[in-house]
Amino acid sequence: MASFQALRPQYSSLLKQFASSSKDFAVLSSVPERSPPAKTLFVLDSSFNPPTRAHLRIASSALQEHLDPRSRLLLLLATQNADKPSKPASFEDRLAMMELFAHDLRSHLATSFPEGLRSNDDLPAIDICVTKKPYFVDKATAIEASDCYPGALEQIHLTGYDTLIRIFNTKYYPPEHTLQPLASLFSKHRLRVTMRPSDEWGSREDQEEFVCALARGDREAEGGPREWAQKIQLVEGRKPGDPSVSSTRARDAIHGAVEDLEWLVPEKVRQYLLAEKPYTRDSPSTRI
Ligand SMILES: Nc1ncnc2c1ncn2[C@@H]1O[C@H](COP(=O)(O)OP(=O)(O)OP(=O)(O)O)[C@@H](O)[C@H]1O
Ligand SMILES: NC(=O)c1ccc[n+]([C@@H]2O[C@H](COP(=O)(O)O)[C@@H](O)[C@H]2O)c1
Repeated sequence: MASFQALRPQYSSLLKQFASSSKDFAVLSSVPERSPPAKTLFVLDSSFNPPTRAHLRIASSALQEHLDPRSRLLLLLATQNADKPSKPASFEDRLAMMELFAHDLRSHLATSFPEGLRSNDDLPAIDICVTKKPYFVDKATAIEASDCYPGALEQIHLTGYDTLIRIFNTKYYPPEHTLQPLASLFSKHRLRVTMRPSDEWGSREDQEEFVCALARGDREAEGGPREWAQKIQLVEGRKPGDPSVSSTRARDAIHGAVEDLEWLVPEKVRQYLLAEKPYTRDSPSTRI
């Protein structure tokens, strides 16, 4: 692994190449560099601003459920967000933290090897990826259309409940504003959704009801067939009483309670935040 200082210029140059290309999706690096061809693609799309222990839990629980060296995890940074303007840290810092997160995640998975799986070669490989597409349906198409993976592999998109709601919000699909554009996503791919109970997003029961309503056909008038519910797996998030973890909370801790970073972000990401200070640095970053 490159030193912390070397990671930023390395990703800055890769980002510039991507920005000036006509590609909508690219794999910038892989951990490890070489690995066997993939069978299933798990995709964690995020702003990684910064990567947190919630992202670690979302990814590790999915990979542990199907622990298979032919599973591949794509950490996908969207350079355009559907709602939010870009803000610090710079994209190159986030990509550097994504690579460190990949090492943290593989170390975490190695501690939970089942009997018989003993080597790092048995761990899923992780790709550090970028896309210019803000919507999930277009991200999935861009991954399929790239020549980065063999054939059309099934993609399992790992999201939180707040993101599920937004995927099903017709405001994102002009001009008709129906759910029909999602057909290509659900015809080939799946969502694995981590519940995120909160005052804003409702209780666990409210979140389960959202998928039950889809399964009952309540969204068919908007173009969302009931069969899509079978492509959505809802899983438990944090346990009751556990503190809620988010990138916002980690960014706040950097400017105040730095000791909280221990439980908010994985170890190598924490070391990068403390050493490189990506949220206080005042240096130019690559524009996309
Ligand atoms: N604590 C969490 N529980 C469940 N899902 C989460 C959690 N944190 C992040 N996610 C999910 O991970 C994906 C990427 O998250 P994102 O980058 O938006 O993180 P975030 O912590 O919500 O960011 P921010 O605080 O900057 O808004 C989204 O689908 C989001 O729903
Ligand atoms: N309809 C959609 O596909 C849709 C809607 C809102 C956000 N998103 C994406 O979800 C990801 C997470 O978004 P936030 O960083 O706003 O939580 C981003 O890549 C964003 O562009 C997709």
